Amino acid sequence: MITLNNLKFYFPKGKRVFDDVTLSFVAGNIYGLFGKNGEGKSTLMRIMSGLLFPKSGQCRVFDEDISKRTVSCLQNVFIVPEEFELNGLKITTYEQVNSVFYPKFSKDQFYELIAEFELSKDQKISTLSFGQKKKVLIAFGIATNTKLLLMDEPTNGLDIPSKSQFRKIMASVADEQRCIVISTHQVRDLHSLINHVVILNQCNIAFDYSLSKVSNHLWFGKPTQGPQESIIYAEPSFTGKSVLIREDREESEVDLELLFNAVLNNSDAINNVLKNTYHDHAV
Ligand SMILES: Nc1ncnc2c1ncn2[C@@H]1O[C@H](COP(=O)(O)OP(=O)(O)OP(=O)(O)O)[C@@H](O)[C@H]1O
Repeated sequence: MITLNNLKFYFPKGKRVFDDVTLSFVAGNIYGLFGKNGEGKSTLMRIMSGLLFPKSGQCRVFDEDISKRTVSCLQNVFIVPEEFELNGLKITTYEQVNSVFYPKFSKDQFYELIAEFELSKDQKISTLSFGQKKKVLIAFGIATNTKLLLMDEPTNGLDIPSKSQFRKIMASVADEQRCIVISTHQVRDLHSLINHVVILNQCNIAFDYSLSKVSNHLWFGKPTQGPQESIIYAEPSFTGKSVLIREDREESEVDLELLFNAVLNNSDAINNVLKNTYHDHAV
């Protein structure tokens, strides 16, 4: 488990990024981390991977304070950053040089993923496109088999077929021992992959619920019947797409984009519905 306790963070001379954030991430889940530009998604991931230190509060990763940067803690964390520089090494050399830091690294898994991404292990990384370099990092990150895998905008730069390939691969590597946190603006890229949503807004956590809880208690679509008061948020467009309290309606697919807009528009309304639910429908 990863716990952030009363975390405060700001950059020198910068505005506050986190104001007393308390949050936990549990192994066995794939989290979608959402927020508008500049809300702190990358900063949070960098704190969780020990690259930035909180001004106060703590981030504990599997019971160790990550800011102490102990070997035992760091070898269990890998971050695929949004921006990166990879050297001019061949893919094989990159793997040999970097895999030694991760005791559970699987060479076979790495090269299977490299082949699946249609890359050749003898290619020099400097000759690859941005999207191909990203694939090398994604493959490496998965193959580290760290207990915590953080991915900051991993689908940025991937072409359309590679995005669905990414979803398929991530779904196949998720397991009970591993906690995966993925940030993106392209919420559709995480469709049917994540099972928990965290939304950052105004230096704090605006939303933190499992998708099963969301679909048990909220309904997404165009309402045709039922009392208007069950509408929590309606898209201000001709589509009529809305978020409603589910009540007796059939379960609907969670529309992540609509959920995100609804939370930014009125997080209290949504949180009040979810917070006050004790009994979940059978799933
Ligand atoms: N090195 C830095 N020095 C000062 N301020 C910074 C630095 N890096 C980020 N910031 C500021 O911290 C805040 C959070 O930035 P961060 O990159 O974490 O946001 P983000 O949610 O990942 O944004 P985006 O969606 O645009 O990638 C922003 O206001 C940003 O301007």
